[in-house]
Amino acid sequence: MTNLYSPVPLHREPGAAVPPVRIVHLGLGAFHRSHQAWFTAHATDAAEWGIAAFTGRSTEIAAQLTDQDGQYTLVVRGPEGDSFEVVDSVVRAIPGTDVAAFVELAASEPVAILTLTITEAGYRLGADGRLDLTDPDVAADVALLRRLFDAQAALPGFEYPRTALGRVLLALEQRRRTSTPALAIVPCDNIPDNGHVVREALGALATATSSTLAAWLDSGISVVSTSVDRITPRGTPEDAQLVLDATGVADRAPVVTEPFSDWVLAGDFPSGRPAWETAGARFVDDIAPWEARKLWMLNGAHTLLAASGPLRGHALVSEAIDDPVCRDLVTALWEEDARHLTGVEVDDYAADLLARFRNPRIEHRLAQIALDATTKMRVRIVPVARLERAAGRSAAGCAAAVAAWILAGHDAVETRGAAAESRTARQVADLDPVLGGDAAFCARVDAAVADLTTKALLTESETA
Ligand SMILES: NC(=O)c1ccc[n+]([C@@H]2O[C@H](COP(=O)([O-])OP(=O)(O)OC[C@H]3O[C@@H](n4cnc5c(N)ncnc54)[C@H](O)[C@@H]3O)[C@@H](O)[C@H]2O)c1
Ligand SMILES: O=P(O)(O)OC[C@@H](O)[C@@H](O)[C@H](O)[C@H](O)CO
Repeated sequence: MTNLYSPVPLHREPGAAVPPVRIVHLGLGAFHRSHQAWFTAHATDAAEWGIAAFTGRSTEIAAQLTDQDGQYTLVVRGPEGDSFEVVDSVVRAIPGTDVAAFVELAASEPVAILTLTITEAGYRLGADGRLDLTDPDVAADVALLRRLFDAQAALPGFEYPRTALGRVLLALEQRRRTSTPALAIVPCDNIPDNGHVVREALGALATATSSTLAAWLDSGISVVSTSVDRITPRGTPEDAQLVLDATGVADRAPVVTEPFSDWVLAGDFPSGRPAWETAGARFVDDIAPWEARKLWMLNGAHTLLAASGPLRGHALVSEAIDDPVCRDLVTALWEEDARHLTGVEVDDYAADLLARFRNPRIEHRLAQIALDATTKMRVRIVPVARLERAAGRSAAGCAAAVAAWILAGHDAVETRGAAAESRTARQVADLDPVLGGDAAFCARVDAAVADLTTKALLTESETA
């Protein structure tokens, strides 16, 4: 219904019960609001679980949501049309720069869960998947936290940690000092083995700063592994007008997402959790097959499309997947992925993925997905290529993905892999030394580079 003359402001009803803050979130972006906040709002015990969500640094989204009592409209965009719902599980929205508020809330006794969507880069991991202690911001945090912890200073002090995990460690030290019950930390970024990786990274940071805190982590936290899924592109300036036109509600911070959603979790929640399973989440003993299927097939295909799509003149996922050249690259990759996925269904998953990628009403920009491509290739394509080669097969699908990555200009061949022989071998070694030393695989990549170059040139002549 259109109501341009008297838009309805988005507020909670006066006197309405507001769920108590029992979850703190770091990384208040679009995905948190389409996924974890949505699952929490849809759980049968939603009334008991409010979220205090912190941005990384931005003050704008925190101010917009605060004006709306934390509420926002989720636009669920199917191929045929949109549906609209107001999500009300976020009860406080706070700028990440307010580290004092973060420590106070994250260390408070009612808070049982800390969720994170800080992007892959936000964890500051090195190429080996461990915390990069040589990263200047991590090193600065180590120095600061050591000073604060050594002096048993009041937390937080005048200076704040720069990194997300530095801030988390500050809150954990406060929980330790106040003997607050154990906290479940739930990373929700697309990182393989995210629970284990985050537990190791926090352990490394604690070891570098306070042996007492490092020892306490064993009993003070549980880190849960997750596989998270809901395609949520960056919002556009038109979204607010769309919501106003369709619902009559003046919402400055709506989020657009796809109908599909999935959340698989493995690990303990020592101080309780929402009944997320009543909203469709799945709790499993072994996250590995679920995570591999999602990261290799969905995110691997996205990484491949982000490299190959622009070569063929495409800007969106939906355009690229409708191009037979790009689609064949994706299906060849999926065939190789499928051979190494056991314990999870693959054929229906692939068919659903194709339909999700083809949703023409979701404007998922390849440029948004293309960031940090080298790191993503290492965890989404390289493991399958290695498994295929170890099984004596060509890994042609993975080789074509590597070729697209090379043609998209992501390699750093001048600075790495100098020992390898040919230019292609050096480029592949830049991605993975084992594959770089595999002459047959590199020959496959060479052939795929030639093939894709021809097809890219074809696109140029077609569009000239
Ligand atoms: N958008 C999706 O479809 C989707 C789906 C699955 C998983 N994810 C994961 O969620 C992440 C965020 O996606 P999004 O769509 O919300 O992106 P976004 O750009 O909307 O938000 C990113 C959020 O992360 C915060 N952030 C970034 N770097 C940080 C840092 N160093 N410390 C603290 N906070 C930091 C930002 O401030 C912002 O709040 C992705 O990187 C991905 O790992 C996203
Ligand atoms: O930056 P990435 O590659 O980890 O993620 C970009 C998209 O592929 C990703 O956000 C997907 O939309 C998401 O993982 C779907 O659940």
